[in-house]
Amino acid sequence: MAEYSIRDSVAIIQLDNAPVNALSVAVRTGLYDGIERAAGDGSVKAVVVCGKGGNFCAGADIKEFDEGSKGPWITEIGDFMDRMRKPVVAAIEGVALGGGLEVALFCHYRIAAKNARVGQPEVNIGLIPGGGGTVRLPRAAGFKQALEMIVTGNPVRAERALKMGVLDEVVSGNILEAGIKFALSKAHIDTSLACLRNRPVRMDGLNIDTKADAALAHVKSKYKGFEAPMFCVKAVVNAARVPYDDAIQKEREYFFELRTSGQSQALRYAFFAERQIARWGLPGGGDYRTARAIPVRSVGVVGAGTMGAGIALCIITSGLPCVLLEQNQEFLEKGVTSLRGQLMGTVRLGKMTAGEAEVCLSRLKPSTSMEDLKHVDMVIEAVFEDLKLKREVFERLDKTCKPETILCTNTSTLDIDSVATATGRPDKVVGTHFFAPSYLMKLLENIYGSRTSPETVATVMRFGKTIRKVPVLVGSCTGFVANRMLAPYTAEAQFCVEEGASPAQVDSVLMDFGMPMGTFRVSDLSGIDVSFSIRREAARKLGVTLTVDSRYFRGQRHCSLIERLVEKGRLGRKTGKGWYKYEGPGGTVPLEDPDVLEIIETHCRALGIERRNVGSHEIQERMQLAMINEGFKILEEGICTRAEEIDVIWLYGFGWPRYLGGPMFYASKLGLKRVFEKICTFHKRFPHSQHWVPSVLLGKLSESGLPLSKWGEAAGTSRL
Ligand SMILES: CC(C)(COP(=O)(O)OP(=O)(O)OC[C@H]1O[C@@H](n2cnc3c(N)ncnc32)[C@H](O)[C@@H]1OP(=O)(O)O)[C@@H](O)C(=O)NCCC(=O)NCCSC(=O)C[C@@H](O)CCCCCCCCCCCCC(=O)O
Repeated sequence: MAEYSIRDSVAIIQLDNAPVNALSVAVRTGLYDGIERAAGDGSVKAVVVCGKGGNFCAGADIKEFDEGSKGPWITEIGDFMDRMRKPVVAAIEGVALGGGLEVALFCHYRIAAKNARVGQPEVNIGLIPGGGGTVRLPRAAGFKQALEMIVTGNPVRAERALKMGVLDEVVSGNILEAGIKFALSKAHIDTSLACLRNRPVRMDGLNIDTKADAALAHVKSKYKGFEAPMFCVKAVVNAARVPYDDAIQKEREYFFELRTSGQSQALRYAFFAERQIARWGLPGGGDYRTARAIPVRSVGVVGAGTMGAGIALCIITSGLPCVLLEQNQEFLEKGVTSLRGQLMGTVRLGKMTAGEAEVCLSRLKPSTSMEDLKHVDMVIEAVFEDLKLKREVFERLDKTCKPETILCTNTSTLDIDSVATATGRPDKVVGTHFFAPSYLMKLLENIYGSRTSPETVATVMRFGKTIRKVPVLVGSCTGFVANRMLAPYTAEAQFCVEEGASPAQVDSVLMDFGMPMGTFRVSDLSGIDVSFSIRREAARKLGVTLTVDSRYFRGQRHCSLIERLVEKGRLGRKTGKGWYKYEGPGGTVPLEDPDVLEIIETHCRALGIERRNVGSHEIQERMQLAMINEGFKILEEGICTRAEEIDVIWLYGFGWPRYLGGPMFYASKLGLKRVFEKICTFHKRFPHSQHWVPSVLLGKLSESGLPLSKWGEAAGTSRL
C-alpha cells in the first residue's frame, strides 16, 4: 500500500510494502490514488513520493510475475504525473531499483540520500525495464550511460547518479524533510520543463546508427546465451529513434515477451533460490532462526598451497586479519608469492588500486609457528587431502587454539566426523569446501558433521558471506553434493568417449548447452594425475589395484582411460598434452590431438569395446540425467533439504548457465515423468552403473506433480 498524508501544503505518499516496498498491486494502486488525490486537493502545492523502512522501492514484486497481476500498470501513473501541474519529487533513500527507479523517473525531480543506490537490474532476471526505464533513463542520463546501466543491471551510487543527471540533488540528513523543502522550492516552476517525456534522448555527440550496431555486437559476445541484454539494447536504441509514446509501446511489447520466456522464469527462480539457501536447519535441531553466529575477528589458514593461499586472500580482501601457516619457510614464501601474484592480478584488472592491495597485505601474517593461531576465532585447515595428516593437524590445533575457536577443514572428500574426533571439540568442527581457484570461485560448501553445533554452522554461514562467497550448508557424504553429482556426470562423459565420441565432441556439446567449459578441458586444467591419484587411493583402501585394462571396479563399469593417459605422461595442460594437446600463448589453446584419438581407439580395441557414432543428444542426456538422478538421491538422503540448494551449488560451483536455473530446475522443466522414464531406460541399458539406479524419490515425485519448491518436503528431509 501507500500511505497518504499532508505536511506544510505538501502531500506525502509513502510506499509501504516491507521489506523493500516492492510494487505490488496495493502499492501501485495506493500510489496512483495518492497522486490523483494530491492533484485534486487545492491545499496541496507539491508532492513527495518516498518509501518506508529505509528503502525507496526495489521495483516490481518479482513473485507477481508468475501469478499475473491486476492494478494499474506503472506507465499509467507516469502519464498522470506528466499532466500534473504540481511538482512531484522522489525522495530516495536505500534503493530505487527497477520499477522503483522508473517511478522516480516519472517524478519531476529526484533527490537522494548519500547512501542511496539507483539502478535498472531487470536484466538480471531476464527482463528489460518495463515501466518506461529504457525510454526515460536515456533522457536523464544520456544514451551511453543509460545503456550501460540497463545492460549490466549494475546500480550506481547517489553521487555518480547526480553527475549522470539521474538525480537533481544529493542530501544528508532526513530525506523526507529534504524532500518537502525541495518540493516547496519548485512549487512555482512550470512542471512541463522538468518532465522527462518532453526531453530528447541525450546522444552527447554519438551517432545512433554506428552505436547501435556496436552495442548489439558487444552484448552478443559478452552475454553469450542470454536473451535479455539484446532486448535491452534494442529498446534503448529504439527510444533514441522514435517518439516517446511509440518507444514506451515497444518497450512494453519486449517486456511482456520476455516475462513469459523460459530464461526469465529460470533467472527469477535463481534469484529466490539464492535467498532460500540462507534458511538452513540441522537434523538434530537448531536452525538459522535460533542459532547465533560467533563473531569472527581473525582467522588462521593452515597450509599455504594454492588452495590455502587463495583462501587467505579471500580473508584479507574482505577486511579480516589472517595468519597464514606453513610447516617451513620455503613453503611459506611460495604461498605468499602465490597470494601476492593473485592480488596483483586483481590490481592489473583494475578491480583494486595498488594502495588498497598494500592495505590487504598488511592484514596478512605469514608464520611457521602454530602458536600464532592461539588467539584466532577461526582456523581453516587446507593441507593435503589425507585423513591421517588432517587428524594430526586437528589434534595440534585443538591443543593450541583457545577453546572457542572454530576449526574448519577444507576437504572435498573426507568425512567430517573422522576429522572432528581428533579433537575434544567436535561441536566446533565443520567442513568448508572451497572450489579452485579459491579466490575466484564463489561457492562455499559448508558441511556439518554429526556433532557440529548450530552456532558453528551459523558462524561459517555468516563467515561465507563476509568473504563474499555463496555459502550452502550440506550434510556429509562421499563427495558432498558438488563432487558427488560431478562423479556420474564425468563418468558418463568418459563412457561416451569409450563408446565412440571424442573428448572435443563431448566438450562442445556441454559448451553449446551453456557450460563455461567442457569436462575434458576441466580435467586437463586441474591435472589428469589428480583424478588418477584419487581413484588409485580409493582403490587402495578397498584393497584393489586399478590397471589400464580394468573395465569393472567392484562390479561397476569403469573407464580406465585416465590411467592410460597418465601412463603416457599426458597429465593435462601442465604437460602440454592430456585429453587435448596445447599450443598458442603459454600453451593454453586446446587442440584436438590425433594421438589421443589413437590412444582411445587402441585402448577400446584391447578391451573389446565396440565403438559407434554417439550423437550429441545422447551425450547431453546421459551426462545430465545421471547427475540429476544423483541430485534426487541427495535430497532423498537429506544431504540437502531443498532442490534450490543443489541448483545454487551448480550455478556457483560449476557455472551451470543461470538462464537454465540449475539442474533440478532444468529437470522440473523437462518434466519429472519424462526424466524418470529416461533414467529407467538407461538403467536397463547400463546395468553395471550404480548411478543409473533410479532414485526412489524421483519415482515418487514423477507421479505427484509437486512443484520443485515442495520436493524437499516430499522427501521428508526439510528441517524447517
Ligand atoms: C533490493 C535488494 C538490493 C535488497 O538486497 P538485500 O541484500 O538487502 O536483501 P535481500 O536481497 O535478501 O532481499 C530482502 C528480501 O526482499 C525480497 N525482495 C527483494 N527485492 C524484491 C522484489 N523486487 N520483489 C519481491 N521480493 C523482493 C527478497 O526476496 C528478500 O526476501 P526473503 O523472503 O527471501 O528474505 C535486492 O533484494 C535486490 O536486488 N532485489 C531485486 C531488485 C530487482 O530486481 N528489481 C527489479 C524488479 S523487475 C521490475 O521492476 C520491472 C519493472 O521495470 C516494470 C514493472 C513495474 C511494475 C509492474 C508490476 C507488475 C507485475 C506483474 C506483471 C504481470 C502482468 C500480467 O500478467 O498481466
